[in-house]
Formats: sequence, structure tokens, C-alpha cells
Amino acid sequence: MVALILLRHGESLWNRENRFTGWTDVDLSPRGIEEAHRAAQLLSDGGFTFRVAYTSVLKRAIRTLWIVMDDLDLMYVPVHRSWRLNEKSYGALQGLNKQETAAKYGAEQVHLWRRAYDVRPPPLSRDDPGHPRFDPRYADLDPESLPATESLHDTLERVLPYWESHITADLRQGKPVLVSAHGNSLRALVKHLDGVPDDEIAGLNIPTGYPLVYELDGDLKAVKHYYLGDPEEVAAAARGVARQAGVK
Ligand SMILES: O=C(O)[C@@H](CO)OP(=O)(O)O
Repeated sequence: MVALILLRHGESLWNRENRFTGWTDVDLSPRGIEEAHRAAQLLSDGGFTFRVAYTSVLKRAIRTLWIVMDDLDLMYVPVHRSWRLNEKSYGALQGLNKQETAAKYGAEQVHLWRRAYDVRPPPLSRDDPGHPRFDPRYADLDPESLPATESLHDTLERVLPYWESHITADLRQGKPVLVSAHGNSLRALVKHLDGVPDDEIAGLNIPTGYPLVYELDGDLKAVKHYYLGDPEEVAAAARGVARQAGVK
């Protein structure tokens, strides 16, 4: 049995302001920093460790990882960063307030943009300064392959090759792995690991800062999974994520 620990970054400044974030590189809020420390404490209390870490190229996930590694005295552990673990691109919604967007377009439409498997938010225009083709961190990638928006399906399609080519290689060697990433890149991974049907994945919300442990067998099949932390607190935090676009 080998452990895969999935960790959604702590609360970001835009989570706090309830804005769509996607590929925008927003840092942790003070509360998010506390949540990262809490995640480290939960791992330590549960006797969990990791020998390799994976993260995105976005600072909210990277900083969460740094805090966890520092608190657990694991700063020597190899870290691999990839754009493939980035949050789902929210396209032209990035920066907009979720409740205001729901008031304008309807809660049902916003729910589809946030959670449906195959629905893409409106795209960023090619000339939008927020388009990833202008961002130097993606300079080595073909600009045509960079997303202007993504559905969860699109997100899964770019997460999965990285899972298969990199993360599973470490797990197969019996190395426990921590993945510090994002609400939707982790939903994509969970969909894959648990074989969640397309029409059921909309009901899944991942809260910030609670480690989600997968115990995998020799074939990397998920034998069981569970959050670390008080189950009622974790469930309440997940419900809070689901309600972010409720119309006031
Ligand atoms: O805005 C985003 O990038 C994500 C995560 O914060 O939001 P949502 O939970 O609406 O998918």
C-alpha cells in the first residue's frame, strides 16, 4: 500500500474575495497560510510523510507546499512543478465575483461553469493581457496549446498525462507522494482515481487546506480515501465551497 496525499492550497486572496481565479497567480491570504500550517499539523498528527512532492506553477499551491515541507522538516524532498496541475482555466470569468456573476447570468449557469464536466466558461480573448501566452512561465510551451478556458474534462485531459508519466512512476516505486494543487485539478484527479461518472462529478467540492489521503494498492487502485481533520469541519468547509456562487 502506498499513500497519495492530495492537498488543495489554503485560502487565497481571491477565495477570500469570492472571485474566480483559474490561472491567475494569486497568493495565499493570512487565513490560507494558517490553513497550510494546519494541514502540516494534521499530517504530522496522523503520522504521514512523503518522499516526493508535486505542485502547479501557481504560487498559492507552491506556498502551501513550502509551508507544509518546512513545518514537517521535509525541505529536502524533491519538488516537481507543472502547469498541468494548474487550476482549471476560468477564461473570461477570472477576476469576477462569483455571487455577482450568478446574479447576472443565473445561479444555474454559474453552477454549470463551475462544476459541470463538459461546460467551458466564456474564453479569454487571444489579446487579453491575462491570456497565458503572454506569461513568461509558459514560454517553453506552444502558445496554441495554452487554454483560453477549460471545462473539467479539458482539465482532466491535461492532468492525466502528467499523472501517468510522472506521479505514478514514484508511487510504483513505493514512494508516498504529496500533490499540492487546486480545487478543480484535484477534482479531475479524484474523478479518475474513483471512477466518478461524468454526471456525478458536479456534486464534488474540495475544501482548502485539508489533506485528502488515498491508499493505493500495487496496481495503484484506490483502496480507500479519507480527509484528515474533523469530519464535520471538513464537510462544512466543502459545503461552503459549493455555496460560493449562491445568489444573495
Ligand atoms: O476560482 C477558482 O479558480 C476555483 C477555485 O477557487 O473556484 P471554483 O471553486 O468556483 O471552481
